[in-house]
Amino acid sequence: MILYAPPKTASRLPVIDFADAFSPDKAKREAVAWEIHKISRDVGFFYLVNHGVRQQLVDGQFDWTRRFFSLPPASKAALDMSHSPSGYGYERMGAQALDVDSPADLKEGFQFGFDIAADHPYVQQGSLRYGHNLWPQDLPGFREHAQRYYDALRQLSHRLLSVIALSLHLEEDFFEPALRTPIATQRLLHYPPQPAKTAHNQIGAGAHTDWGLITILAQDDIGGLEVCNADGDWVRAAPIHGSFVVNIGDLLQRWSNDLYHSNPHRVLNDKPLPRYSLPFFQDGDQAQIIECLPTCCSAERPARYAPCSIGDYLAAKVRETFGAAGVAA
Ligand SMILES: O=C(O)CCC(=O)C(=O)O
Ligand SMILES: [Fe+2]
Repeated sequence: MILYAPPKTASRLPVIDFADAFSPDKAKREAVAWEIHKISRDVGFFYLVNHGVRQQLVDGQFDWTRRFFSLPPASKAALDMSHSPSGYGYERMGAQALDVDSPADLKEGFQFGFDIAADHPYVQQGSLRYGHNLWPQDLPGFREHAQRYYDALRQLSHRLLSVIALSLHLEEDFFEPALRTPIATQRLLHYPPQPAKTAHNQIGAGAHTDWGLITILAQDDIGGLEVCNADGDWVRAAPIHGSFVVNIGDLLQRWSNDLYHSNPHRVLNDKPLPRYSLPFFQDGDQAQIIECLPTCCSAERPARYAPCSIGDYLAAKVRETFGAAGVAA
């Protein structure tokens, strides 16, 4: 359990202008990579602007998200994630405790992933987070929009990881093989206002690190996301219209031999209004082995972790935070 202590107000997260990441000029792409390198070794979180995703698409996804959470409880319950062998679908209020020793999170969610053929071996094996998306039947148009949003975010995650490869002195396409058949999950989250009285240390999302490679988060204008910086101080990630908040996840920290940081964050909605957010998690192919990157280990800095597969790492995290509720037996 990480006890809640209020954030400092003075500091704020850095902003990365991503326009030059799309430049044909490699020197310009390298300049963006260097900024990302510095931040990733420190707080591991940044706002991303000029990222190429149309604002209309993001706004539309928030509209569909509000409509989804306004569905009658029975419609949402019919999509409960326990019905999907992949753990996709509806996450009821209190289903997850992201900070494992704390009370359940005060949020409800909906998650879906990569649209993969039903006869793909990963789906046939019942692998976590492959196939078995559940879609609401009583919201025509929801699925089509969600998939357009997902495609845009997936593309952006590829571009980000190509710049991150550059930032680690790797070929720009280094991560591509790990992204072809990915565990890439879009969550839609709803946080009601924090009640006046809750269980000890119960908030919207308990302090946690993200598990995958990178997370790309759209948040509405309510605020509530708080990030722990390298000094151990909590900093508010106040909403910046038109930006995404991007952060490094555990698997990239591990792959980079702790050079890059996957830092804790949490959510507390202290406004009297509901908060919605849309985190996209790019976690990579379940079969990919995470083993110290060639540019991140040396005689002075030997590999700190035993090799492990992405699939095994994520399955352990799902078990820890959802208990048996996250995946069909
Ligand atoms: O809702 C947010 O702002 C953050 C959510 C989050 O950290 C997560 O789902 O991992
Ligand atoms: Fe998170």
